[in-house]
Amino acid sequence: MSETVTRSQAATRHHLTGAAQLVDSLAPLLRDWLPRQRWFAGKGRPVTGFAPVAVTGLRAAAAEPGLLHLLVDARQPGRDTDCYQLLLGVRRTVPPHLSDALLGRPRNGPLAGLAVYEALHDPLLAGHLLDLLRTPGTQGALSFERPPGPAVPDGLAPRVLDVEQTNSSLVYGDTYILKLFRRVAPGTHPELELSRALAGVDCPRVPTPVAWAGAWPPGAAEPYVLGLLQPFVAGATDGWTLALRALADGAPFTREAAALGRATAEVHRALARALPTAALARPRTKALAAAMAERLDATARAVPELRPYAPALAAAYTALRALDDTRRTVQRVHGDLHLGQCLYGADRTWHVIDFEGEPARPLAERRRPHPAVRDVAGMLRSFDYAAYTHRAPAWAAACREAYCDGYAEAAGHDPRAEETLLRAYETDKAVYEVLYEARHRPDWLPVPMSAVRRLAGARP
Ligand SMILES: Nc1ncnc2c1ncn2[C@@H]1O[C@H](COP(=O)(O)OP(=O)(O)O)[C@@H](O)[C@H]1O
Ligand SMILES: O=P(O)(O)O[C@H]1O[C@H](CO)[C@@H](O[C@H]2O[C@H](CO)[C@@H](O)[C@H](O)[C@H]2O)[C@H](O)[C@H]1O
Repeated sequence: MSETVTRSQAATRHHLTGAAQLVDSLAPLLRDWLPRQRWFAGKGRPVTGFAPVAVTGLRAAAAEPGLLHLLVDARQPGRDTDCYQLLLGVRRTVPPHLSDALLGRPRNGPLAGLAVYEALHDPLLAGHLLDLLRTPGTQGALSFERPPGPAVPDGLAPRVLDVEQTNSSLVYGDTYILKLFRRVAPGTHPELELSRALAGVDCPRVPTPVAWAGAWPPGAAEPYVLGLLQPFVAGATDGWTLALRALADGAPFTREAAALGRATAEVHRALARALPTAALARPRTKALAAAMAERLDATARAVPELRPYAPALAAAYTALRALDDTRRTVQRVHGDLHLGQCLYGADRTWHVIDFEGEPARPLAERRRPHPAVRDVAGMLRSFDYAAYTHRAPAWAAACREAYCDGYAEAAGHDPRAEETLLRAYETDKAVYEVLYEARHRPDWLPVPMSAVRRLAGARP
């Protein structure tokens, strides 16, 4: 037994030494390329070092192209280390259609002189990834899993989804979509957890995963979820695009908003069937209010524009702290519901996607139960966002009412009746958005700031 342990420890050490050399040789390329990616979470600070978490050759370099899977820690001053998932192609020469995907050629190490590029843009390697997902198995620290069900066909043409996203997605033949998480951490991932749980209670609003990938690197206390494959909603347009189109045409959006309210309520009912719920008693409201107040303080420290409004915003959390109503419940929720997460399909119904929660928060925090009204607040904020672009507050107000009407019809209770909760969650969401925009899209900061002024009772 002890010999086995010693041998496996030696093998792990050997593997990590090789992995460290490889990552060291890639570091100059990554230092330049990583911060330019949309999904890079540590914008504005330099990357000072990389360390391997797991390195897996998914296809030998000699196979031309080779496919390398990396989980790599990126160190940045003043920020906890983030682990990123990278898929790198390796070729002697890069064909013209992949030239934009090139990271560069390492000067030394095992890949010295070879071209290293973002593998997702290479149809051959994207096809290889689908093959791995189609057949359950393991490779190094990585595992590929499938629930029982019909086989996923092979040979589906891949394309990288060209949208602003937190992660990266590949569409296969307009039949499936593979979402690869970029910033990863060990632990249960809410998106896989919730979409699988919903599959068990028959909720056609949410696509059911047909395969997923994970990793259990040596030394990790828990496995990492790396990505999931799910059916592609055919002919879909997202709610954000539809809302902006309606605004540009001077058209109302209340019918769509009401249908979205009904869809949200259906998803909430299904989540409450699938996973435990609990009473919203005093200790919980106090804890929720305390967490919101803490987020407000942290955001006010990071974003000076928010500071003058912080005391008035905090009043919403004081009211929440005093709430004690055991008739109300907490349950698992979407956690980052907005118009962009709702797809209106060719089947003329709304589908809800992206159950990963607010990507900046730790996994455990994203999995906490909340009153369902939290998602309602997220969507109400989204109507405000859309209307801001067209200076159309009346349009937003009409959508917000229609959405709540639709929700009330399908849920059997009106979210507007939960005034204290709704106000606290809308405030918390606006505060989250202030930080999100300040970090990712500073030009958009005025959008949540206008809500902050309204919620703080100041003149707009
Ligand atoms: N099941 C699906 N069917 C069709 N399109 C999808 C599906 N899932 C995601 N998409 C598209 O991919 C985009 C990004 O997906 P999302 O899960 O929101 O990723 P991220 O969390 O990285 O923002 C969506 O805005 C949508 O356009
Ligand atoms: O990338 P995700 O979709 O997981 O969510 C993050 O990015 C969103 C922006 O892309 C951000 O949403 C905010 O902007 C939207 C308009 O672009 C608006 O509809 C939302 O209401 C607003 O919150 C989201 O907060 C963030 O987590």
